[in-house]
Amino acid sequence: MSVPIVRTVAELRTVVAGWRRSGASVAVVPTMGALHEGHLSLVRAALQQADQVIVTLFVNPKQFNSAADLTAYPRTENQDAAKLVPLGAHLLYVPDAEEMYPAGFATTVSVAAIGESLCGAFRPGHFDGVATVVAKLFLQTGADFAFFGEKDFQQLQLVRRMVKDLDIPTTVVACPTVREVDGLALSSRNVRLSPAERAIAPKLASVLVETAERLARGGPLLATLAEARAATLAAGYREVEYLELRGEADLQPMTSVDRPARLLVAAWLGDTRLIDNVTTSPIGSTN
Ligand SMILES: Nc1ncnc2c1ncn2[C@@H]1O[C@H](COP(=O)(O)OP(=O)(O)OP(=O)(O)O)[C@@H](O)[C@H]1O
Ligand SMILES: CC(C)(CO)[C@@H](O)C(=O)[O-]
Ligand code: BAL
Repeated sequence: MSVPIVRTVAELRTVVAGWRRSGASVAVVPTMGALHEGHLSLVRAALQQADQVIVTLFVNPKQFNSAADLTAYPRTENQDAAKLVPLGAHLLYVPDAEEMYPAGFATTVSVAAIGESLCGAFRPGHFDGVATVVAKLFLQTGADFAFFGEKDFQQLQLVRRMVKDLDIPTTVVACPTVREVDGLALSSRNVRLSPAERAIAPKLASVLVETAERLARGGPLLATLAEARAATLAAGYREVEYLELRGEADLQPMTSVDRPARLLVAAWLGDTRLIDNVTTSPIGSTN
């Protein structure tokens, strides 16, 4: 058994048109491949929701702000296709860069505010690349539903904003972050960690969880965040790009924990940049 693969917009549209003729609903799960349990959880959720599920695999050059990062990104199409078979995904869409960005391609989708801070500030152009390719994937597939992981929380909120602003008729569905037993968020980039780095890596998640608990108990915001940064560095992380509390929906800065918020972090462990986030409860709430 294998999952059918299409590589062009024309082939994709033909398959989707056939599904539509029989009245089927369609979901898309955008990925850059190197599939792990995080991605597979999105595919399972999509299969619960829609009749037909398209997984996309495209390592999008426009969202990489570092040539070295793009070169090092894992490419494992055959293994990815094999992982989708037992799940029952219906189609794997694997365009190449020329198909996605033919000669003369000149359009950029840019989401202000949400796309400019946090990861956007440290990866110039990254979210323009994400928004542009996600808009294209939504238009190419015509999907009713699209599944994204909370691990990339800023990306999720950026896509939600874009869909709203551009009246794209695709419902964005968020899925919780899948973690290793020690708490490390699954990520394709985890394979780059040395054994020593892998042992340190889960500290990022545990610092976030402890910090969220302290803030929910009324800990002072700035001092608590400063201590969380210090704890991350003390664990062996080389640099903390940001560790911030932001409003859950708009990702705007918060001065106190008075509404639902996210604690978000990006930090370098050796040469690997890891991101993570957890939700925080307003002070005085019980969960
Ligand atoms: N641990 C996870 N739990 C849930 N969803 C995840 C997880 N990791 C990635 N995803 C989601 O899978 C989709 C595709 O992500 P992507 O292919 O970039 O994988 P990745 O593991 O995040 O890779 P990298 O971290 O190296 O960018 C995104 O919606 C992303 O949020
Ligand atoms: C959404 C996405 C597939 C767009 O290239 C990518 O940013 C990712 O894998 O999270
Ligand atoms: N998971 C987000 C894609 C990226 O890091 O480029």
